[in-house]
Amino acid sequence: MGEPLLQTRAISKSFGALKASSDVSLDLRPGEIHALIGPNGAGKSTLIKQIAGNLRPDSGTVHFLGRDVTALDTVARARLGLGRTFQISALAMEFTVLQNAVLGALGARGDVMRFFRPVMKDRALLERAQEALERVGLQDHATTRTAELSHGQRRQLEVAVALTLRPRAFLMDEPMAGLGAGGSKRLTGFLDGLRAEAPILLVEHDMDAVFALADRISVLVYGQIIATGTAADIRGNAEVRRAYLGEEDTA
Ligand SMILES: Nc1ncnc2c1ncn2[C@@H]1O[C@H](COP(=O)(O)OP(=O)(O)OP(=O)(O)O)[C@@H](O)[C@H]1O
Repeated sequence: MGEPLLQTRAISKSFGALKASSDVSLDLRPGEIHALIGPNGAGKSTLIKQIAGNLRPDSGTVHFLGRDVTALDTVARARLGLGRTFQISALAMEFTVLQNAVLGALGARGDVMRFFRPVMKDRALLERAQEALERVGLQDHATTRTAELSHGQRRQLEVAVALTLRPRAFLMDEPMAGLGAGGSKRLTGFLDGLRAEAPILLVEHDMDAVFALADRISVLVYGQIIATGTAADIRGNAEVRRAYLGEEDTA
């Protein structure tokens, strides 16, 4: 695999006495799905926020496409090509599916202050939005109000919104959450293909999906990465089993 597209170098972040990230260094390489797993409260979301630009590390740096982006905000990082889906939905529920996708595409182009109505007639934006909807299989729901979508379809729409950026790398925070078996299988298939286009840093509690998809897995416990390796490495790692996988494995 080539040079990393995305890297954190010794990131630390404390909330009062709690060290939520402790010297975290990880990277995301072209073509890979790198899963970040760990118990509740281990600091996964805190780490993703620092990579996306919502939260500033106390120390350490974030590099994207060879550039130090630590001082850049979320919008600037997104424009450079850092795509993201959220743990909590960021969709506008009263808007149609197509309108949400267009809003995403608009954010990518940077002129979010334009009036919405003319925007819906902007051919380039519409094409970009429709293309993203087709890729996730929502093209037949373009005129559906987002509130009427099933949970799984909303997850698909979130991925479509991220795709409108034509990202160079993805951050995904629990994309499988709340999906039934069918939905997570479909999304797993989609992410499997997506990695060739843009690598994915994936925070996910669904271990079946993680072990099926991830080229590499990093295990975060109390804000520290205790192991990084292939699925086989992680399954066989005694410290990981003790700290995290133990109960599931002995069941
Ligand atoms: N803004 C904040 N202020 C204070 N403490 C915080 C803040 N954000 C997170 N924390 C604490 O930092 C720790 C790490 O939280 P974080 O949400 O990153 O964990 P997580 O691994 O994503 O958990 P989960 O799997 O439950 O989503 C937790 O103890 C949490 O309570």
